Amino acid sequence: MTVSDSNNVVLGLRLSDTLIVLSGTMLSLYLLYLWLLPKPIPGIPYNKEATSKLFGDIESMVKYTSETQELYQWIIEQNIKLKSPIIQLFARPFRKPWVIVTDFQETRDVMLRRSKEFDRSPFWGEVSGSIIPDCHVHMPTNARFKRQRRWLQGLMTPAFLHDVAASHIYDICLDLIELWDQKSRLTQGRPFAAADDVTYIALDAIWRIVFGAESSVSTTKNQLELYSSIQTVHLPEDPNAEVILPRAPCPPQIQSIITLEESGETSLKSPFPKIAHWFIRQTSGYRNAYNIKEKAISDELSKALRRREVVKSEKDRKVNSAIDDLLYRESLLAEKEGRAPQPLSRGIHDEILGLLIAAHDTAATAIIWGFKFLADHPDVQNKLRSDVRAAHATATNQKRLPTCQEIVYTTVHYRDAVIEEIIRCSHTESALIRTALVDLQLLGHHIPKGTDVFFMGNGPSVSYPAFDIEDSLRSQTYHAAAAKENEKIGRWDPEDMGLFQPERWLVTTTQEEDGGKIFNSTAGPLLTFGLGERGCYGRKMAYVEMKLFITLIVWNFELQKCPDAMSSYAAVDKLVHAPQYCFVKLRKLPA
Ligand code: HEM
Repeated sequence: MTVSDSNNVVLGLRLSDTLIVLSGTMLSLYLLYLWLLPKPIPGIPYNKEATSKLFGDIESMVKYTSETQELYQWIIEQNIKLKSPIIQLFARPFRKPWVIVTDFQETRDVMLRRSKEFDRSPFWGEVSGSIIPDCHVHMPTNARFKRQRRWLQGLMTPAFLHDVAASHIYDICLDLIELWDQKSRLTQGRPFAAADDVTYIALDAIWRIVFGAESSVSTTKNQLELYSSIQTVHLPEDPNAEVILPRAPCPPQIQSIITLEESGETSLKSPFPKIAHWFIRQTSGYRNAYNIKEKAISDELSKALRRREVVKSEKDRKVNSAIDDLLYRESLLAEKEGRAPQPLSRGIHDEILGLLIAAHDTAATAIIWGFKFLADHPDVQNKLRSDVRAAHATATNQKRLPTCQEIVYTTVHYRDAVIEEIIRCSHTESALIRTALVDLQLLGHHIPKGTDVFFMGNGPSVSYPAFDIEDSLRSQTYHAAAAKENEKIGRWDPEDMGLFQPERWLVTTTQEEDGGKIFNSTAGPLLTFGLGERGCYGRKMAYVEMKLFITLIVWNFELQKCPDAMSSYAAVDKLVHAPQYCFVKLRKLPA
């Protein structure tokens, strides 16, 4: 063999080696690609085209959410498109699919009876957990969760709700009335944007409930000062055009809470929520808000501790705020556990912030939706006003507002029905997300351990006609309960379930004093607060707040229909499902 022959052999070997390495690499990359492609759970419907894309359904999801700002509507539209109450979506790259369930009966069964198989999903923890890492809302239902919940134990008692929380909310609501009096004067009955007013008012309210009246920081008071110094504003020629009013600066503590909440919106819509939130946390705006919030809560804890020190015994103590009650509960817990109280722990700090966040955006959003529904349904608004005025006859005759206690302790069935219908139609919270703790069966399908299941409160069976589901596909717990349950939840009429119609919550009674109709909370499906042990902890407070706001606003103002361009029901999904358009056009009513 000559030198050139042997060179050729070497070259040949090198070439074939390179080819082998190349084809090996290509094959490995192809196998990796196949391995990374979305893997459907057998038997559960899905969008077929999504399984041939590395990013699954993400492209379609991102396109929809960037066009509309709505995520949850896209989700339930997939169930409707695939014609199934249970589907799967590939919305997180290289991870298990999300399973989506749109059926009230199944959701109720899981939330109330299958807590050994399902628990709080890490989903919200990934979206916004770094804002309140030590708050119970993200925790699985374990001993730590139960222990932290004890700190909040007193806040949903009738004593706290009716005597403490209600009176704070009432006072803050009077601020809103004053603010809207001023705005009506300046706008001369033309429409103006109202979302910020309600958002800040709700934050003022929960701030005062949590920290007490003497720690109140009010955005609304700043607004009032500003407007009382202004005689006129520019009114557009078109009487239907929005009047733009100036805004007073927001106190930094309040703004810090809003900035922290808003950071969750970006990560919610990102396929990589943890990474997205990490980037937000590096911004100076976020860091600044975080530091202001840290100082504000620490200062309030120190004040509350000083208040505790001056009182000699627990029986002399008067609870005027959530923070006082929380510290009292911590002292009880410490005594039970044989340790010194730790009032400045990260857990207590995060529970306080958790309360501010959980209570504020949700209640504000439901109230804003409520004002929209009432403006667009004058018949409902008129009946509500006349029932409320009749129920508070003494206040009506004396030409004064009903007092806080009068509102809280008077049952007005139609008002309860209106509030429940606002909550149902608002979809303020649309998804109850649980993780499968074990391999399990759901609606006849195998769900692997670790799968996130979204139980939707805005879709079929709540707002759209329910899918037909064979009883045999339902769980043993469902059948066992169905056999015993004497209190059944009704079903909505598919013909009108998409409409805002408070009458659906009323049933006929023989009691004449109730006008022949009483409120029935089991008239039909509602999932906006969730259900069961991990359902909304603040539901009772939310009702108190809605009752006070709705009563006082319809007592004082007629909410008139806004021009069509301002009345759209388009929404934006952030930590809540909020309206994109929120304007009011007011007519002041005589007392
Ligand atoms: C209209 C107003 C409100 C709505 C629609 C609402 C809705 C919800 C929903 C859907 C959940 C999750 C339920 C689940 O996953 O099953 C939740 C949880 C929670 N809510 Fe509300 N909420 C409202 C007002 C409030 C208020 C006023 C407070 C506090 C005072 C509050 C405190 C909480 C807490 C602490 C949790 C976490 C419960 C847990 O993890 O076990 N919420 N809320």
